[in-house]
Amino acid sequence: MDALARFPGSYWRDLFDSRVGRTTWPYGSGVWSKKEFVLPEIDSDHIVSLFEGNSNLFWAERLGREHLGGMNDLWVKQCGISHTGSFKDLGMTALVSQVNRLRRAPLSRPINGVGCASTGDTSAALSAYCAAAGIPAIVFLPADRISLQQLIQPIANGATVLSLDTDFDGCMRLIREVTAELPIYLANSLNSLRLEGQKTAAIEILQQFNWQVPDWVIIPGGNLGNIYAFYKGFEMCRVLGLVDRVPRLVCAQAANANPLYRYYKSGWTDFQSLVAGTTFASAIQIGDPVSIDRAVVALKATDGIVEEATEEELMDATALADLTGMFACPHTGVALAALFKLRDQGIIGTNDRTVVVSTAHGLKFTQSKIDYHDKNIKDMLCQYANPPISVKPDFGSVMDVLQKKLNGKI
Ligand SMILES: Cc1ncc(COP(=O)(O)O)c(C=O)c1O
Ligand SMILES: N[C@@H](CCOP(=O)(O)O)C(=O)O
Repeated sequence: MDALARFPGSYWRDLFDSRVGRTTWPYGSGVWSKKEFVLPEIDSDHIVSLFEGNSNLFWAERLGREHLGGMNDLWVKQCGISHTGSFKDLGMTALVSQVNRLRRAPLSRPINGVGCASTGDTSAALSAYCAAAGIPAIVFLPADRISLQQLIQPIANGATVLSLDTDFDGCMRLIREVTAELPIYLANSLNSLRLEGQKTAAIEILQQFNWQVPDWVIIPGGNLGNIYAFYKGFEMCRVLGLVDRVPRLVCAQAANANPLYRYYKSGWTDFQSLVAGTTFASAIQIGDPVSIDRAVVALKATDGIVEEATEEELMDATALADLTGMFACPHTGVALAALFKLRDQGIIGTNDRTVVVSTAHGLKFTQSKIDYHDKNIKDMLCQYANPPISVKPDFGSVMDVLQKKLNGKI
């Protein structure tokens, strides 16, 4: 930080702005366009990048206006529209690049592979970046708890996939033990290299707002590395003079997997890990988050809030977002449901500039949408379901249905 502080904030803003939209290696990446803030010493030839980042900041105009009491400054940071379909690409380019550097001469460290436990997105990103660099990847997955789309990603990218009959927290414990014994480098967000990459999403938001600071940023939380990464990105820009304040952060959890929410509600006095229950937001089905302490730092420093969302709340929020043109994943639904609650309570105001962080692509979680629109979820009304209409293939039947539809009768 001392070295970076030798230059004024305006120098960094201009430098980062000058790199957007270029293809010059490695600055065409949203992460490496901020190389000096991420891993300043790495040689560009050692970087493993798929030109991640630079994701869309979507103006959720209709969702805000029609469903959130006339909110007019609501934005969704589409971190899931990325190479492997989640924000994990941002951190994985930093981590795998560093491993690549360590394995090569002159350092030539004996690292035989890189490993992680995963609920499906970290494993997909690790496998893709390792495949690009020719580094063996080993992933520990909780059997039958991740989507088919997530499962096929490391398989297709040639990783060693271990499907374990336990939950994510069980996989996490095992990978920590294994990486302590074998020359396998740990790629979970315990490793701060991941957070160095992930923090660039926060810097990117500031840049996309022309270096103006939003009032609120809402982030779905599971293992809790990302909430800290966002804090770090915002705080670094404040300290180095790129902006003059940081936004208030909200961490949103599924009510079925809510150890941080309970801790927050106890006034930060009583943290208890738990066995996470099943949730449609399966990537945050985590009961013993490894970055719990970092999350508390981030929330305290930003006057932050923790909210939770039930299964019905998160699925309804996802469906409403989709009905206004998005294709949100259930984790984004958790963050949106938190926004609905904070609007109802009057905590987030109509004119507050608010960013919801969308963490994965909806196409990775289609089964939950199919179940919702089929109204095939026990004890859930699925009030925004839009099931297909079966029609006989003749002109009369089709006209009949369309007339009823146009007259609002179905
Ligand atoms: C899609 C998605 N959203 C949110 C999260 C939560 O991120 P974190 O574990 O950093 O809290 C994860 C992973 O945990 C994820 O895969
Ligand atoms: N959702 C994550 C869980 C692990 O998180 P990490 O950021 O600590 O690697 C996943 O996709 O595996």
